[in-house]
Amino acid sequence: MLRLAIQKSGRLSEDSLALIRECGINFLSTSYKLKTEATNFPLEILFLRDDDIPGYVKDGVADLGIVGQNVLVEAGYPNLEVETLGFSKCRLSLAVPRADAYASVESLQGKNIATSYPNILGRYLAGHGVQANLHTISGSVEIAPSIGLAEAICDIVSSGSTLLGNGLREVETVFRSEAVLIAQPNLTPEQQDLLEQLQFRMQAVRRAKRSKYILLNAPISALEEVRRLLPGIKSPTVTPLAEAGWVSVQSVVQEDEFWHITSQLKAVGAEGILVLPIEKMIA
Ligand SMILES: Nc1ncnc2c1ncn2[C@@H]1O[C@H](COP(=O)(O)OP(=O)(O)OP(=O)(O)O)[C@@H](O)[C@H]1O
Ligand SMILES: O=P(O)(O)OC[C@H]1O[C@H](OP(=O)(O)OP(=O)(O)O)[C@H](O)[C@@H]1O
Ligand SMILES: [Mg+2]
Repeated sequence: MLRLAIQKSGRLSEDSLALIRECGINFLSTSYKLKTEATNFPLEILFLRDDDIPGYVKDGVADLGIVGQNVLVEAGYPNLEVETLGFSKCRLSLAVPRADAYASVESLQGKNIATSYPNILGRYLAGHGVQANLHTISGSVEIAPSIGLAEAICDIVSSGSTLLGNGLREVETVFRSEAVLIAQPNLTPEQQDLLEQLQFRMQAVRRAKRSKYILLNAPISALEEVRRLLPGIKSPTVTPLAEAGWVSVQSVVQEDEFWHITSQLKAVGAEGILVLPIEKMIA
């Protein structure tokens, strides 16, 4: 049996639950029950505050956890990370009031900075030879300059709208973060085996999300060009069409290259291009 700790409610919750379900693991979840057991995989799920997850996993109270790298590194346990998960991407940034002059990180020397991440920020500033007074607060950090608590802040930024709404300007990126799977260091061999099964499924889900299945028709004369554009996993499937001189080609394409490749496919004579989502992808 493995115990997995995930965030009870917040920015990580929905994607963590979705990932577990996409791995084919079924469980009942209700907002008032803080522990549940999967029905078709030896997994127990604990619903916790995200700040508590690294410590629980380090102590082996939970075997696995899903948490942001920002919280993991701040807690001092970066070595627990076993897999990046590709969601809850954000950055920890320094920001100052929009009207204030800012030349470089050195201009923060001796200033008051409010943050929930004193360890990550302290290391960053020390790396730049800057000494500042860090005020640790646990939330609503962006309010600090406007109430006279600090001249600058360091907090999570994603779209930047919270900074904008509070009259602040992002000046330095201190740390980049995404959700990660973490594991306690003393898993039994049986638990290690279950973790590997889980990672295998998570990787298949992630790979599938980045890829699309593509089908198209092309004149045989364009086949070499189409093969070059769509190499697929091993090579594309090519089947003849009823109409002489034409083939149907099926392959896999990376989502971020899709539009670029499609325009080249059209240029070499491809027609009737269909693109389908892939649910799982095993290499
Ligand atoms: N705006 C955002 N965009 C993307 N990811 C974010 C954003 N804000 C936070 N995150 C990520 O999600 C994690 C959880 O954020 P959330 O705001 O839910 O935390 P919290 O308020 O501390 O929750 P808890 O109540 O569990 O302590 C953060 O540590 C960070 O990794
Ligand atoms: O750059 P943005 O897209 O505006 O996102 C950044 C904000 O998101 C997070 O807060 P959240 O909304 O999760 O609220 P919280 O303070 O309750 O954690 C974070 O603490 C920032 O305040
Ligand atoms: Mg928290």
